[in-house]
Amino acid sequence: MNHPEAPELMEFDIPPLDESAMDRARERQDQLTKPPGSLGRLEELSVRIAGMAGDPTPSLDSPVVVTMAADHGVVEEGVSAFPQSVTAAMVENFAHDGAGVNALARTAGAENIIVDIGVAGDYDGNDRVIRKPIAAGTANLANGPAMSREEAIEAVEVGREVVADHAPDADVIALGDMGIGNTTASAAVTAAITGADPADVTGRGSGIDDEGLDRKIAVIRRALADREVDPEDGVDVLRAVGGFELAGLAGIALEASSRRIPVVVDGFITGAAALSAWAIDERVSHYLLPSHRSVEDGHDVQHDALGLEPLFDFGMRLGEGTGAAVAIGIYRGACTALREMATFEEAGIPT
Ligand SMILES: Cc1cc2ncn([C@H]3O[C@H](COP(=O)(O)O)[C@@H](O)[C@H]3O)c2cc1C
Ligand SMILES: O=C(O)c1cccnc1
Repeated sequence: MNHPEAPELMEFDIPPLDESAMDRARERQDQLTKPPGSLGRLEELSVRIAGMAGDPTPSLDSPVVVTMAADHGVVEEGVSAFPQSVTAAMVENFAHDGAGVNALARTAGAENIIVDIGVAGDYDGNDRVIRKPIAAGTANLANGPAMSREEAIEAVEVGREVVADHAPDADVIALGDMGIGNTTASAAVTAAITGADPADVTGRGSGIDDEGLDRKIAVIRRALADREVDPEDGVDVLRAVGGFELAGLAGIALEASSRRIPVVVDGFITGAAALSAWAIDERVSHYLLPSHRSVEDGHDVQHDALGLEPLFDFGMRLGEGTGAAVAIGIYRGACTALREMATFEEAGIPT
């Protein structure tokens, strides 16, 4: 669908993977002091990162986890197990390094950037929080579009700015989210883009009961039936049923890809952001790396659409960037082995 009158997003210039860096990384893997292929998937992952970075021996020394927070008008419908005020309270917790993502980003040696892109409640936040709110939460997507097309574009642009201004030297960026109600928006986005039935991609989020789950599915069905949504226009999907943090995270993925920075997707919510980015510019998929397999229904559907295979299945369902932070250690290990292991020749080991 065309939007001749509608504002347009600036284009992203996303390069293809560097095939020559990948060939050289593959050749080196076969010379390292191990039976060829014996590091299994770590080898293939290191080669892929070489192609993203355009460097046959990439390092992941400057990882960044970006946790974007925003509120969702749809919480009025009783679709979350927790009240909206938890979003602002968790932003305060992030600012004091007390949340799951803070601990796991620290463990990964990653900087953890916190962005308020539309939190409704008050918090103190100190200097840790980058404040770029589009509005005090989205509109209730049960009753109409979550946001205007202008707001969706503005939110994607915030993601672009966060990379340009706060993480230009990152060599890997992990996506993280916070926003009570955002599994409802994420399920709606996933159903809209993949064409899946809402019942197949909607889960319990932070722990809603059976009745709440039925309500959640009904809200998503109604929203998608009421609204004309163009599944091939990621901005339109975000406008209709998205969230500010989903749009901002899509912008981060697109901008990072333009800079050859690998992007680690976290759980179901950042999965919806990655799908939105893909529906804006499918070339982003070259730069996406999976982390865990979320408990949330619909994560598999996202992974299948994006051609990703999760690294681990730990029963995680938190979000914030926690799974992606854990995955950074695995990706760094893959790159360090490629770069720092001795070759057979160097070690004088006969083959
Ligand atoms: C204390 C707390 C911390 C969280 N950190 C992430 N989430 C996760 O749960 C929320 C989505 O679930 P729903 O759609 O059911 O509201 C998001 O904020 C997500 O990041 C949290 C949720 C809670 C309650
Ligand atoms: O997979 C996730 O990201 C997730 C699942 C449930 C609640 N919050 C986040």
